[in-house]
Amino acid sequence: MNSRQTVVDGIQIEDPNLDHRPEQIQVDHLCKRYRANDAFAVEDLSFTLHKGEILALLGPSGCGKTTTLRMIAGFERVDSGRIFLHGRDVTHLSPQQRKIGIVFQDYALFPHMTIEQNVMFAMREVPKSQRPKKAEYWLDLMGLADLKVRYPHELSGGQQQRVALARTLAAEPDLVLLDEPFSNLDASLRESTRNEMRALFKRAETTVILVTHDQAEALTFADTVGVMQKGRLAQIGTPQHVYQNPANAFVARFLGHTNLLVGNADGGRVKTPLGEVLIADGIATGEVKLSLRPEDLHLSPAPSCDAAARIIAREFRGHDYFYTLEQDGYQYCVITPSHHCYDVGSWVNINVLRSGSVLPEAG
Ligand SMILES: Nc1ncnc2c1ncn2[C@@H]1O[C@H](COP(=O)(O)OP(=O)(O)OP(=O)(O)O)[C@@H](O)[C@H]1O
Repeated sequence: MNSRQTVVDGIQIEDPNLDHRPEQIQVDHLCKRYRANDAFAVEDLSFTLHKGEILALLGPSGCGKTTTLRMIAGFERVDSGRIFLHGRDVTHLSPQQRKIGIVFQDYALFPHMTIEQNVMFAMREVPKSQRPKKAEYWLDLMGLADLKVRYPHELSGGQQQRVALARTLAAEPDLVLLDEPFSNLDASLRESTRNEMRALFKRAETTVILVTHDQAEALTFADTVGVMQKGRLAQIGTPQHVYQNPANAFVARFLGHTNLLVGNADGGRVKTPLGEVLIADGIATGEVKLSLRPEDLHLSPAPSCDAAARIIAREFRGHDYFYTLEQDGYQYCVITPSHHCYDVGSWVNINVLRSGSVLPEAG
């Protein structure tokens, strides 16, 4: 366990209270139901973020991500629970009183204003004479200084995205909320814009909450990932921890392909259909479920079909192969480097490369 991890109800979680940076936002037992008889859109949601930390709220459609963001921004009334910014209770303050910046999916730039005017628009509290200089600072930081006299429709999607961000940061918010900000960009632009934005946020020590349903985006962009399931936070922690030690089967599956093996635990090891597997994080007894990622398994040629797995599908993905295999009625998925090539229909042995993570609950 690293210094930020703790155990609650048997679940290993990252404990933000062990982080000594000042608290920027604290969300405390937040609940929201749109109508009296509806299920909770958000239920008992709590987390703390420190200055400069980037949180990604991740989950499938309808799990409550946008509702959470809108309550934090002040656009949605909170049924119960509290939101603190810098220790100040902002739960019932208007959006204008919160000093929160938001970047929407569609950037929401003013089409009739130049890039510079768009950025200066955010500086209503800055004396007029200082605005051009400040705008230049933010545009320069975003690599947009040469484009300041253009209009939004004269920029690429990625450039518009950066203008939207410059405008948000120019208002010097205490917290930036990003609602699926990369979804309008094509795949390669999305990756580069994401990397640039992360570097900018880190340089400016900006505290950020990103909402996304894209697991790769959450894992690469954020310092902390919160996986939401039916309005609740199923797990929160570093991307590595949540990926490798999912709290339940839902989290394991939502963060990518996984093999869920049921086995019999006896202390530090579990008997599974793939042989004995060591438990990564403690001991267990009785029936348990282990999560093993496809890259945790390795294939080797089998001399015969006895006790071997058969390859039923193979997907070439450039730098690796993604195999689907069947053994004794169970299906498995395995990723191997692309120089490890086996034909569909061939027999192989599946070897477990690393210890597995026991799921604390079924999920
Ligand atoms: N204005 C509304 N009135 C009634 N129900 C709503 C309203 N907005 C959202 N909901 C419901 O609240 C739940 C959570 O919705 P929310 O938009 O927060 O989910 P989400 O995770 O952001 O989904 P998506 O990824 O599709 O945007 C859903 O069941 C949704 O139908």
